Amino acid sequence: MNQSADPYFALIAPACVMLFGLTLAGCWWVQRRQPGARFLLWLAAGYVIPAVALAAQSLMSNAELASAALFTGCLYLAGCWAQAQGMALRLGARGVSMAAGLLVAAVTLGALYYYSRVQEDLWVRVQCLTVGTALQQLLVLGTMLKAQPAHDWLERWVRWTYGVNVGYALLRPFAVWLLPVQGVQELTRSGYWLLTLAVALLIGMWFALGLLACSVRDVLASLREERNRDPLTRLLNRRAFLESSAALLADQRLAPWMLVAMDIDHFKQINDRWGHRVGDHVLQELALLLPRQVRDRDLVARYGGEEFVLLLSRVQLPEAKSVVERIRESMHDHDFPLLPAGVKVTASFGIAPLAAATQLDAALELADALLYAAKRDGRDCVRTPERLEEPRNAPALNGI
Ligand SMILES: Nc1nc2c(ncn2[C@@H]2O[C@H](COP(=O)(O)OP(=O)(O)OP(=O)(O)O)[C@@H](O)[C@H]2O)c(=O)[nH]1
Repeated sequence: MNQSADPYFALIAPACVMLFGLTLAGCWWVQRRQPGARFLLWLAAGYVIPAVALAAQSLMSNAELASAALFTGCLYLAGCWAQAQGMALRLGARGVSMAAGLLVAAVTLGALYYYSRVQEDLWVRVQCLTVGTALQQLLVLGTMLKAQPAHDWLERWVRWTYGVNVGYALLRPFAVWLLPVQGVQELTRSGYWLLTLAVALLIGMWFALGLLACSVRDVLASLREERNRDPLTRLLNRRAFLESSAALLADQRLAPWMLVAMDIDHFKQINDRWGHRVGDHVLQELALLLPRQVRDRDLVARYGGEEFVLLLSRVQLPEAKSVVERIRESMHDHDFPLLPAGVKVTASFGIAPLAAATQLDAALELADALLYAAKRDGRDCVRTPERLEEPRNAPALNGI
């Protein structure tokens, strides 16, 4: 309410609320291609829309507040519904009930109409609007109760603050009712009233801060993910493989390690014969198949076009060889849905041992050399430094 001597001073609070909203909108813009980022837009609307109403009200006289009550009421109710919708989407639900939101809005706007046009009473209007907006926010309660437990303290912070925000909005009318003041003029000038208002704003800001912290964390995580993952297969890319292997190779408890280089045989023929889309599909199928054949801590990466590398921890050469044989056999057994029945995709492998991070480059070179030895020896086979595998002549591409 505009009780300030300087009306522009009263714009500080709406400006802060607007800033939070715009920052959330900025977070949405950065993450807009990520699935499920839409909740940020709803939460941004949950701040921007009420900020407009708060700014308008901050500059109005009591008479103007009455004539604009329905308009500002609509903005607050829509903003709080948007906040509940954003929270619901954030928790993985499909959203909150539009019908329930409209019902709460209709009842609240009806009361606002009555107490602004029929029997003018600013005091009752404020209380009705506070309860109406709290009820809008409460629409997400069911989703919150059913949601998975929060996985970190930031998530807990956001959920708890949202709950406190709604709880306080429901309690505030009762707290204000207990005031021993007569008339709205006296009330809105009292320190107690300003305190209840300031606490509401602080809780709202606290919640927004938690949301922003979560959003920044999510943006950083998705940027890291984008930087580290091959977009087609979602496996680690070459850069992430080198970074992750440096971390893994620093832990001597995981020694010894085996580096496996793998290259699909005659992949060009797959592209040439059935098109790039089928070639991509083969790469994606292999990206699902490979991690299933190794342990969780082992690394699997797409190193180049049709070349993959694996870093196996705590294995000796014979065990590594049986893991790779298992991969080779699983490829034989695998039916690629987009390839004609009976067409098999094979690959050639080179395995190089390594005992420390400093040997990574040399191991990559050795594994690559062994892989090309396997190609020369007829493909669809595994080569190790001891040449455990005898040469054999595999067909160009089984079934073609
Ligand atoms: N579909 C698809 N093809 C790719 C991708 N990256 C690389 N390729 C293709 O992979 C093929 C690799 O061909 P080559 O290097 O001749 O190897 P190859 O046909 O597998 O033959 P060998 O390795 O000797 O068995 C090329 O035709 C590339 O265009 C990709 O992301 N998707």
